[in-house]
Amino acid sequence: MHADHSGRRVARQEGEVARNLLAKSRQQSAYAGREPILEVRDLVKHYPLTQGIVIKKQVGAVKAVDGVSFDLGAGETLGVVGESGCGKSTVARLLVHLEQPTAGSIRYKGEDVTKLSGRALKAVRRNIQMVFQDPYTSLNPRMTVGDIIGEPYEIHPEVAPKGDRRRKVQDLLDVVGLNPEYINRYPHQFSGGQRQRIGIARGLALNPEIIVADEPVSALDVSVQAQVVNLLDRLQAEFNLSYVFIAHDLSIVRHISDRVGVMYLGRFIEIGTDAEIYDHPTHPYTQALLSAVPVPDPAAREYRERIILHGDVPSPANPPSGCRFRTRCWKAQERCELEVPLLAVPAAFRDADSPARHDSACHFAEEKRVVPPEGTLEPVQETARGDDGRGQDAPAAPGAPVSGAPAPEAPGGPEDGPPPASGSSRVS
Ligand SMILES: Nc1ncnc2c1ncn2[C@@H]1O[C@H](COP(=O)(O)OP(=O)(O)OP(=O)(O)O)[C@@H](O)[C@H]1O
Repeated sequence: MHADHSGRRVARQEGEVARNLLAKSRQQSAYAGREPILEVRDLVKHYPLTQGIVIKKQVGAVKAVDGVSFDLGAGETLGVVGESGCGKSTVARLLVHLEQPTAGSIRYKGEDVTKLSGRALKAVRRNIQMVFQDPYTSLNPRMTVGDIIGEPYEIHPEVAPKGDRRRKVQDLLDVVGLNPEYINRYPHQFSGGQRQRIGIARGLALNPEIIVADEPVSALDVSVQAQVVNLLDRLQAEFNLSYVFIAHDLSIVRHISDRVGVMYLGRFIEIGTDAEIYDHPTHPYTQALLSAVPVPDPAAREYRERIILHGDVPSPANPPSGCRFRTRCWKAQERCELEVPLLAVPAAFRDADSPARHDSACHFAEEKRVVPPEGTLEPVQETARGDDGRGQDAPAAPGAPVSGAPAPEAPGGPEDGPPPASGSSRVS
């Protein structure tokens, strides 16, 4: 009887938490002022681990993504951060349907993409495009820029009839800040930043509504990172794009994102607006990540508390029971081993009117500010610009400060705008 009661109580609490979670995610989408364009629920991707050469036997699974849920509003940017191997790229590949999930749903404008096939799937895939990390390997060196950018039209000829394609590709080159006359050049004739612009132009070719950008600036020099980030910012405003922006660099993610999700071992462990996550983190893992952000200004260092995490990230083939972070967490108690913490507003903050009131999967969530407040640091200036002012990613000017933060393009360049906050930090 007693067990029955407590079981019902737990079920009621879980129902309440789930409602809370839904209300919160709606509120977060409302933050972007729009209905969600993408609703991801309980997304799972397990890669089987097999033994044997002739007869393969499954002996386990790499739980690359293990229950990821989020909404993406129209015109909104969701940043995704986390250590190497936590499942960010797998989420990206699932979103653009390069891989089929083991379980879960991805609803695009209400329709579950994972259940679609044939023409219906093709139509949806057109609207969710990807920009890849490495502009050196993601562009075919034997194809001209015109062929690379125009390739998607072979699969979707309805977007650009054959006679119209050259003009469309030239328009796209212009939109991303490259000279339309470069249409017959090959990728090796461009710098890294310019190649990433080509990758972005290809991503835009089919007029998508959502761009999944997997580490789009990680392979670039810091001196050109901000130019590409500012280009993405401008394109978002121009075409009302929604972004899922995956990056190691916490300061770049903050600059571009409306909301930020922090991943650990295949799950989101904290999600909220950029101010909630950076200025009011409540999960110990987020606090540890943020505490590693370098603070160049000695005066601002007093705001920062270094949290050193001990031990390695456990294997995703055999994640810890309960809270996956508990093996490296200084707050871990028995409860953390026994009970999986839900990603929801922690009980301590449910009634609070505070930015700490956001989703955090920790039994002992506590607000802790670990980085200096935005604006206390001087943005690093850099004056590099190209020879023709059309997105030519020039090397940094001699003596220009390039350490730490990505630098903005010189005024008057194609992507003027504020630089990402200084204090670049890689999380892996
Ligand atoms: N095709 C695959 N088969 C087996 N395991 C895989 C496969 N792809 C990814 N994994 C594993 O899934 C886990 C998550 O990988 P993923 O590339 O998504 O992480 P990530 O956070 O993007 O890391 P990084 O930042 O280094 O790219 C890793 O342990 C990885 O080894």
